[in-house]
Amino acid sequence: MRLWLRGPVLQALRSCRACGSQGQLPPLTIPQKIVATWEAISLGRQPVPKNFNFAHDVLDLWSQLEKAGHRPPNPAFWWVDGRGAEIQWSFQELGEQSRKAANVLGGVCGLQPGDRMMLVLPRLPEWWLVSVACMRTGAVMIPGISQLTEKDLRFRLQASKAKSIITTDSLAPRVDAVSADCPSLQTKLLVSDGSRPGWMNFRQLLREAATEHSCARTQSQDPLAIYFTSGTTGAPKMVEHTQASYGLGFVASGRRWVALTESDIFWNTTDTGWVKAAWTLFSAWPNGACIFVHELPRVDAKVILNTLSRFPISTFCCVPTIFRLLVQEDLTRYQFQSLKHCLTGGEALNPDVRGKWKSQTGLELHEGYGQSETVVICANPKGTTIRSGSMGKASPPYEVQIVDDKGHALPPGEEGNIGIRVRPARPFCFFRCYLDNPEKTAASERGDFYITGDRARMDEDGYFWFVGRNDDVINSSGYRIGPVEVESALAEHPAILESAVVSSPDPIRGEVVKAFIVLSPAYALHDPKKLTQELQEHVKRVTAPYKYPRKVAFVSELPKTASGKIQRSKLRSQEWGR
Ligand SMILES: Nc1ncnc2c1ncn2[C@@H]1O[C@H](COP(=O)(O)OP(=O)(O)OP(=O)(O)O)[C@@H](O)[C@H]1O
Repeated sequence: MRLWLRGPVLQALRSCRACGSQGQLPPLTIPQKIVATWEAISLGRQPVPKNFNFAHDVLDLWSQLEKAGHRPPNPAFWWVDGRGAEIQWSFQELGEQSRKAANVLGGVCGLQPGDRMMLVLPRLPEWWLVSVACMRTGAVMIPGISQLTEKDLRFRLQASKAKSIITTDSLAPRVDAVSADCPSLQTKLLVSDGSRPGWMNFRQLLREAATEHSCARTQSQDPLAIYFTSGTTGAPKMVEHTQASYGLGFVASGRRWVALTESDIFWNTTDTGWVKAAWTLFSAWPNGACIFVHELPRVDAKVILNTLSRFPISTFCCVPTIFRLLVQEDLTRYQFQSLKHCLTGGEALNPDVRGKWKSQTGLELHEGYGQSETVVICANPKGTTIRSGSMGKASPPYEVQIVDDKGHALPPGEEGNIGIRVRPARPFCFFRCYLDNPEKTAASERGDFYITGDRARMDEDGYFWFVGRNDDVINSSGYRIGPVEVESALAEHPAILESAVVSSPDPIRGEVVKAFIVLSPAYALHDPKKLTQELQEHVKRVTAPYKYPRKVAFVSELPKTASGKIQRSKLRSQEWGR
């Protein structure tokens, strides 16, 4: 076998020659040795190499390992549309296809290293191809969600100065409507079986593209991706990640929290425009695991459960909102033969949902916490003790503390800001900055800590307990109330399908707790007045009485982001008439 190895991986293999001969433990396989090296870098135990390119240093290496028979025969990528169409790529096929895609980006699109490309696609295989193609050309990818409006697109294209965009028929008219206002935008690629004036057909170009491509020799600090925050508190900010921050930053959590190896098949239902799609890519592929994707145009509990039964998915992740839907189903009717590890994150997991999932499937739900600016901040890795309601412990190499508004660490048990130590050394697996916004970048730090904008408590044993986003915490008659505690208390009542708790104006108390509630079908016809009282009494019983919702509204649905997170800010604005 001829492996093209360089830098730390080569060194690791040399130094590991002795590992096998030391006795007690079975010798590591070649892939295990390589992944162990990336993991050590990811944990901050080894320096980040000067040059790093995920496509070249990770994917092409797996291609060679696969070719040499060092990987089970499961695919690297497996896509289904739920109507019978399927695509499977090995690492070698992914390599070939993505090199062709890179020739399209570098050829007709003229993208050079550092140029930016907006990538707004539903869950189509092209999203993964073009992501890798961006890495190969050194272009910076800017993923976005398909629900972007003309205004959103104009803002994002102007702010990022993207030179190219790739999207589908449904978004193309909106791009056309704003193109004239976006002078940096030079080329438009359409993923479609049809054509559209002013657009190049990506599928056709891909078919005709050459398979030879020389990968850009990027440095670890070069930009890899830009994510726009959702902009709940002002205009969206551009979060820039580097080749290494994402490319190497998820190896350890991918191994420990997501618990992936080269024989696993990992399905995360996330939207491609959300950071969690990148988290999945950068957790799975370094660990040699397969990324499974269902096109899933709509969230449908039965489709998800059938997919989990039909395909040999070993590892499953979705947001708590979706788990809330899944546990409403009779899970005993399904047999998840290959499923062995389940994860969630993105918003708080109510203990009740975790309990229901576990009792019906026998599988634990491992919650993690992080944001666009970071990799995994806190997690419940596989094999560790879970404390229900806690999002786990700090995920290395981050040092996570609860800090006050000046950045001073607070003792266990006290509520404060979730902070990540960035001084004296800023972890490499961290966003580089808010692009073109040095004030915001500076304002995100207090003392030696980066302030996440979220509030929590840490217990004596280092477990973190989420209270709420800074803006979501309710201040009623001097009591600070985290929405999650109230929502979790409500979730224990059988009437509740889901709820969102926000502050609402009150002439005496200033603000009070208001719960917006979606009822389970069995309670839809109950008398609302009686049910309100029953739910209020229930909350008083299961949590501190001052937290009970003084106002209750029954609604048919809650406002959510494309990724399925509850938008409490929308309900709060509605309450306060802002
Ligand atoms: N396990 C969790 N428990 C509670 N909240 C979580 C969890 N995981 C993530 N979050 C919330 O999601 C936020 C990160 O969200 P992300 O950066 O993905 O995009 P966003 O929701 O659009 O954020 P923004 O509004 O800042 O743009 C965290 O700051 C936190 O508020």
